[in-house]
Amino acid sequence: MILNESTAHKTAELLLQINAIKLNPQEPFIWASGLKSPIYCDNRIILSYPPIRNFIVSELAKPIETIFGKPDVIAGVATGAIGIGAIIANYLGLPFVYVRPEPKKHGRKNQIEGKLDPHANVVVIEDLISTGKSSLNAIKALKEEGQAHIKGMMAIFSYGFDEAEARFKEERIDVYTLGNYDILLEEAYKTNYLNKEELELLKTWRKDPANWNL
Ligand SMILES: O=P(O)(O)OC[C@H]1O[C@H](OP(=O)(O)OP(=O)(O)O)[C@H](O)[C@@H]1O
Ligand SMILES: O=C(O)c1cc(=O)[nH]c(=O)[nH]1
Repeated sequence: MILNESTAHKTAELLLQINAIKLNPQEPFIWASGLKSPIYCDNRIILSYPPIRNFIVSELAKPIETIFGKPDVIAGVATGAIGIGAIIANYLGLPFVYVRPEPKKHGRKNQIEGKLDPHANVVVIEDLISTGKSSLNAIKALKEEGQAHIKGMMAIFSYGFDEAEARFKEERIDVYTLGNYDILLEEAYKTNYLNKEELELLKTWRKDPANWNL
């Protein structure tokens, strides 16, 4: 669920402004899930633009306490949400940990990096949700290895796939995002980043990404 409509439009406008939205229907991007996609939203680029980074950080950080209550710890999903998550934790004056996709193979072999006391109340930060598997993998580690209570999750952007929403619902994780796919397309078309043909292609892809371009 988006936090609010006008922030979602502003987020889309900013992502387009910094060229975080990449299109390549001819040579589709391979996503973390293995899905092939004509579009890629690279939220990591936000870190390179201080004013935009500040906007994203404050819009994600400000509602956390109202929505979830005051967390003990902010957790970022590695690697995409380490940077932004740490800045959000700093904004809120809270401790920060990050969660690797799997335990490190050497050293201390941690999956969760940083200090996480058992039974801590944690809000998870994710940069982007496609299938939701990366976020839920991190949440599983926080709950099982970290014995954390997950208060909820905030993300910059979600494609809003039904399968992701169903997964979060099943795990009873409340998720809020700044932006979403429909508003991004609206903004991209309005600002001529997309022409009519590209807009239609992206809408078609979104209906059945697994079978697109086979
Ligand atoms: O919802 P999902 O289908 O799991 O996809 C979203 C994930 O994909 C990206 O991470 P990626 O694995 O590409 O690695 P990175 O964060 O290290 O860049 C992104 O940062 C999310 O964590
Ligand atoms: O699913 C992914 O891997 C993914 C999609 C996307 O648009 N951006 C991103 O960083 N990851």
